Amino acid sequence: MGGMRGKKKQGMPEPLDESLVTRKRKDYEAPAPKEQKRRRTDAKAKAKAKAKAAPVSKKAAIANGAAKKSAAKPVKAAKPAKKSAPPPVSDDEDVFSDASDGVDDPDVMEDVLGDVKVTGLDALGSASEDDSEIDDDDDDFDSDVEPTKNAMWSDDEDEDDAQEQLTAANIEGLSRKLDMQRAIEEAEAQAELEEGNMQTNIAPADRPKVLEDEEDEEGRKISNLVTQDIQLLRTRLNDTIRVLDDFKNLAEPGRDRAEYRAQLLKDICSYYGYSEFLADKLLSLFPAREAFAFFEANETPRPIVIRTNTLRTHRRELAQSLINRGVQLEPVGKWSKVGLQIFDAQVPLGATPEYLAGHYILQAASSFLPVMALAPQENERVLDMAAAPGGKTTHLAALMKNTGCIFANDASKERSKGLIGNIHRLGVRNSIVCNYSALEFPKVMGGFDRVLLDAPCSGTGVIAKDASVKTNKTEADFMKLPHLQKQLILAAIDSVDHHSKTGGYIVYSTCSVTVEENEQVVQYALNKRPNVRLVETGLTFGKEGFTKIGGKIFHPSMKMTRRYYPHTYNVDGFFVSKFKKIGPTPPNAVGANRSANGQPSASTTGQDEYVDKTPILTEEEEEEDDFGGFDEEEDKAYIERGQARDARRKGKDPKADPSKASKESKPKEKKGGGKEVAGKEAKTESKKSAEDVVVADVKVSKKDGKGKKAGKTESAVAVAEITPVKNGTEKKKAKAEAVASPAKSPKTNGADKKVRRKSGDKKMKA
Ligand SMILES: C[S@@+](CC[C@H](N)C(=O)[O-])C[C@H]1O[C@@H](n2cnc3c(N)ncnc32)[C@H](O)[C@@H]1O
Repeated sequence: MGGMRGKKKQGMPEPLDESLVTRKRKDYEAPAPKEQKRRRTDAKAKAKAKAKAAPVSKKAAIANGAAKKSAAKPVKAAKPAKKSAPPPVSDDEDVFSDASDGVDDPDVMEDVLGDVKVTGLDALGSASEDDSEIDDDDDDFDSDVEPTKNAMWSDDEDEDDAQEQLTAANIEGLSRKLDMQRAIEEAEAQAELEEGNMQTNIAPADRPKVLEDEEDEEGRKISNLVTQDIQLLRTRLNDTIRVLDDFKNLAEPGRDRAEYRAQLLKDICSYYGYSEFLADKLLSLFPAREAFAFFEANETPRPIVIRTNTLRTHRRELAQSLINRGVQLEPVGKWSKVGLQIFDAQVPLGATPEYLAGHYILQAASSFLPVMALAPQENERVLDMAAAPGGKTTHLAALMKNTGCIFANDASKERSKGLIGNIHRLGVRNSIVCNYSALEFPKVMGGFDRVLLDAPCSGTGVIAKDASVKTNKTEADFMKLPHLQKQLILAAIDSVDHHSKTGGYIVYSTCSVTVEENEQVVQYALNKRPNVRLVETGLTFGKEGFTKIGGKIFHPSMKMTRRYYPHTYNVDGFFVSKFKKIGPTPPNAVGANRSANGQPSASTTGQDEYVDKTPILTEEEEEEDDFGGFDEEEDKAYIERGQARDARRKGKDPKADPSKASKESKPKEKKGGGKEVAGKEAKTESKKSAEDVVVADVKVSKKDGKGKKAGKTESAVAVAEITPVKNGTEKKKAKAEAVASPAKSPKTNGADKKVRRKSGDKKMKA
């Protein structure tokens, strides 16, 4: 792959700085037309000459993003002493031979190579770390600090060991990198100093003239000159931003802000190639200068990052193996214990023995974040609603140490193949892949401890990967997508068990930065589901979600959501929010795709409702489970019969326990007064047995089933929970009858839900 890209460290909360917006576009430089411009260009040129004198290419400088702040900081050069040791030849293959499931997915390979076309739907994501991975100490997280070797490996690794493990090859690479960075930083700092000096003394005559006097067809007095001279365009962009920054002093008399903004919008569209619609939407998110930085950052690729698969290896070992193959890398930042940022590689990262053996996955750094926020615990039941190609599913599995059970769902059969491939390659054993529209949850299954909804989105956070987003997203997309996202988020909430002892959380994330797909969706969920509230994501960096923007006001707790931008953290644009479910979903709440009375809900008729009309539950209703509820009474009888049979199998007399014996022989009174179970008792013992075991299993796994042993029988258990139900038509019928007669059956809601849950297993794939 070669080519050092994205050398700037990821995830660091770096303040917006001038260098980001004055940075020159890489492939051109022409004299600016004005006196002042010439002076500025001169200053830059000088700096550039300096930088050239150092062993640095301009391209590298741009890729690096050159944090000027760190220029003043001492850069710790690599130890020259270790330089000469030849890199060990790759004889590691043996190490991996036992682990290789060898499933290699072409989609994933594409992603790996970093130049992949990633659609808005595909933020190859994943990877998270457990709670402990989240570094509580904000101060520690400083991307401006040049990483020293001491800081290279985080807490889970022995730092001394790690230093020793660093091969000379990597040290050389890092050393070169540090030299280059220092040169770039010095040059840019100097340029900036000169430019700053120049700008402090602006005479009225220096007010940039960026607007025309004639009106365009829309009555705006902006320049319609579609210049072919890209440098001219850039100069005007810079000037317009300067004016907007200091409007009082720099605006031409009689001009208003809106005119300058319109000019800026037009120039952004011409310069970066966006549709006016999208550019306007994105421009509205930031002050002008920051918007410029955002658009600029979308022109350079983000660093290549891999996530160590801790189910197969440790990060230090993986790093060593890759270093031995000539890969230059570094930990992605203190915020992650599993990420490695790749600076240079002589081998295709999607085809190394380590890759094939599932020791890592190529994954954008920001894709770690939703999983870290969800923080799944061992032995939990987790739903990944939109899982393909599985970056986040496999990360979830790693955090759960292959225990518990993950239902990895995706609506796309085609993309699910990649998901299955990754699950195999990375050695995930606690996951079941399903192929539903997530809107069908929780009908398919509910009662999860945690749900991740990494929603399909417009991909405005990953424009650097997929430039087609600049022009192919229309107004209709920004109506359809949020509509789908709103339905999905309700389904996610309704699929969670608010009684979960360890969880009860939902994470909603997108790789988009628009308000429509993020805060508005979250607000919709808050409005429609009074039984959830936003909680802290636990992520140590990220900008707060908007509580107010463009005339829209959101709940103050929206501050707890997190936004990530390419220009602030050098990661893909992302949004992460975390909810805690605190009570059952009201029985008559508008569902994800239906209203309480079964009619299409307002949301499916295209009419968004922001007002929550759902009543608060009474205490009695609170006792009802929201979904996936269990009929305690009925299940108790099944369990007891199962236990009695079990006792008989072991040669014990169940009647020795009179309570069990009597209950077993007694037909169960159905809540609605019927005797469905009694009728069923006429069926064969074997059939009953299968059903009973299933019900008992479900019961146990929901209430007590968190203690299953790591990585042993989780998948099998999960399948057993759902598969035999296919045969339980009688039972379903009985329950359906109970549902159909609500008057007779005060707890029909739970029964209904249970039936719905059980009926939805047909698409499950182990
Ligand atoms: C952003 S991608 C998910 C990336 C994935 N979480 C990962 O980390 O690898 C969104 C996914 O949503 C899926 N999708 C779209 N509509 C869906 C729906 N109604 N139900 C379930 N999945 C859906 C798409 O097929 C796509 O794979």
